[in-house]
Amino acid sequence: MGMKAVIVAEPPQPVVICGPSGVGKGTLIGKLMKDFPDKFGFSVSHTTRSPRVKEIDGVHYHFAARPVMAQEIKEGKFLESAEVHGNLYGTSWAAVEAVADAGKICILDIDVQGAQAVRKSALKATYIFIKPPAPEEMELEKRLRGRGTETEEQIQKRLRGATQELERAKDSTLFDHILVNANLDQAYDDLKALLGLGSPAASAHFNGTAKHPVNGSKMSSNGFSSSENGSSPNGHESVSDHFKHAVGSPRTNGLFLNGSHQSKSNGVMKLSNSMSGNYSHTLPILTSSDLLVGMHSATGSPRAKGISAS
Ligand SMILES: Nc1ncnc2c1ncn2[C@@H]1O[C@H](COP(=O)(O)OP(=O)(O)OP(=O)(O)O)[C@@H](O)[C@H]1O
Ligand SMILES: Nc1nc2c(ncn2[C@@H]2O[C@H](COP(=O)(O)O)[C@@H](O)[C@H]2O)c(=O)[nH]1
Repeated sequence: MGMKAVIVAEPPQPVVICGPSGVGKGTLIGKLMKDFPDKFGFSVSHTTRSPRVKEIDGVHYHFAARPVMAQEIKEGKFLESAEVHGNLYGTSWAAVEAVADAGKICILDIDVQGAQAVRKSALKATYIFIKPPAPEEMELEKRLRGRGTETEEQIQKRLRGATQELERAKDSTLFDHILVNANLDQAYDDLKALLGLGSPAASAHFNGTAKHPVNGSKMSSNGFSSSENGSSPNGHESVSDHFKHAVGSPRTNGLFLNGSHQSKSNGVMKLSNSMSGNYSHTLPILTSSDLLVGMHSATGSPRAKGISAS
């Protein structure tokens, strides 16, 4: 009898959520985490900025001293890192692996520089840019002031950064989807639709059986213009396309890298003889350091517990 590899259901790949400061990324992600705690896991970033009043170390961020984080970046513990609004921010390999190991879809809330770096990395992901409604800068300013977490100087810095981010996001090769957060409930519904949650049409979309993104939502694929008028885009690559199975050489436990996915059991990957049910091949598991030159497998970070809606 011939050998047959066991088909293992693969978790959908990570979702990178970007957008200018104050657009509502954290609010939308918080809602997603609250409503779907078993489905999504938040990638807890590191940052050198000070914690806000309700922020908890290890839950919202890993708050780090700059010299320590800079050293860890040099050591290759980060998938990406960037200077944002005067502070260091970064996604550790450990943060993403923790979510993948828990069998959840990893959500990354990172800036455009981070998204560009992840695009260039071995991690395969889906990229969503959240945009404010027009007039964009005025709306962001209103929201940032309303949030009340930044000083006047910091608000001005973030608004300058926002203008740059909105410009950079026009690079249509970077984002798979653009979503306008005008009305929060509508934007949340749109986000859920993009992620294949909710209506049967959306599920079909998620499963790759629908040809186009869900109708009626204010989102677009790979472009700004169609997101402005709220029309539904047609014919573009959708999240479901990105969530299709990946094959190829494995990198690390449960993580999708470009052209790879791996599941691990006791340190060996198993192929099964379909007739006997016995495992007849065992392959050693390769880690990030095995396959990514200059990258080291990061350890020791606490597991993401999701974030609470703020
Ligand atoms: N659709 C909306 N309409 C009005 N206010 C909103 C909307 N969405 C979010 N907000 C509010 O805007 C403020 C900023 O939201 P949030 O903190 O989620 O932004 P963010 O994109 O995560 O910002 P940052 O990148 O600075 O962390 C919050 O006070 C939030 O309640
Ligand atoms: N490149 C990265 N950007 C990150 C990361 N974590 C958060 N961010 C972005 O920073 C700004 C500011 O965030 P705030 O919490 O201080 O308001 C925002 O755009 C985030 O998306 C990261 O790990 N890498």
